[in-house]
Amino acid sequence: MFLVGLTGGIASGKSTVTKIFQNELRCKCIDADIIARQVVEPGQNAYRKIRETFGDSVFLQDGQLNREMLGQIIFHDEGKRKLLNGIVHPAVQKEMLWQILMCFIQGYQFVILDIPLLFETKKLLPYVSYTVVVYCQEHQQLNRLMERNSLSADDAQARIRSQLPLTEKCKLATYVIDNCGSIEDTRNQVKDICLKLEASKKHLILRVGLLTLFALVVCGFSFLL
Ligand SMILES: Nc1ncnc2c1ncn2[C@@H]1O[C@H](COP(=O)(O)OP(=O)(O)OP(=O)(O)O)[C@@H](O)[C@H]1O
Repeated sequence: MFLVGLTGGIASGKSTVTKIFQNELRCKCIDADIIARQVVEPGQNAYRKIRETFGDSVFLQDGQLNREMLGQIIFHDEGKRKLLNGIVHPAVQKEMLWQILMCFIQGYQFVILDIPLLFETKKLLPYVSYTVVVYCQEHQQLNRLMERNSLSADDAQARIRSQLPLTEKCKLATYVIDNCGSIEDTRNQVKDICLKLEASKKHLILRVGLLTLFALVVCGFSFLL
């Protein structure tokens, strides 16, 4: 099995692309955002640490995390953003590794990891064989973000600027999906990339490596007996 890192900028279209990979092309996808929401549910370790670090004011009366308020705090304060990332990222990575292991056991050829900050944190970069960046122009990103999250231009800009510029991410990518046009345009690009991934033989490297290791262990045992 090999891993594919899918990334982009905020509201550049990662979820839209992931849905095409997952629902239409039946590829296995793991979404870091969904895991990030699960690890801050009441009762989880990260939830407790956020309450200890940021206080009760970032929680709603029903005990759920007040994402809007926390978002306002961290997108304007780099120190606090780092604090929050230091709590949430390790929990997300642990859960992600567990899900990847399950996919490996189930025999998938490849798994797509939707990781918004793949190039910023670099933690999972050494483990992905290919990277896919979902790109759109900055004015489209701004408009889509303002519309989807009902944000002012200033707030949307602050969120976009907190990430590495999309043009920089494109330079680092194996494949770039240009999401400036219609969803149909994007769908066709996703299909092309899916065919390329299916044609890749990278999954064989790990399989051959594991088989060799297994053969060596068996030979070693027979030698000892
Ligand atoms: N090609 C497109 N044309 C028009 N609207 C689009 C297109 N692609 C995505 N959108 C819209 O832009 C918004 C952002 O898209 P999406 O949620 O897929 O981005 P994202 O990168 O996953 O966002 P986030 O970083 O916040 O998770 C959504 O409202 C989506 O419907």
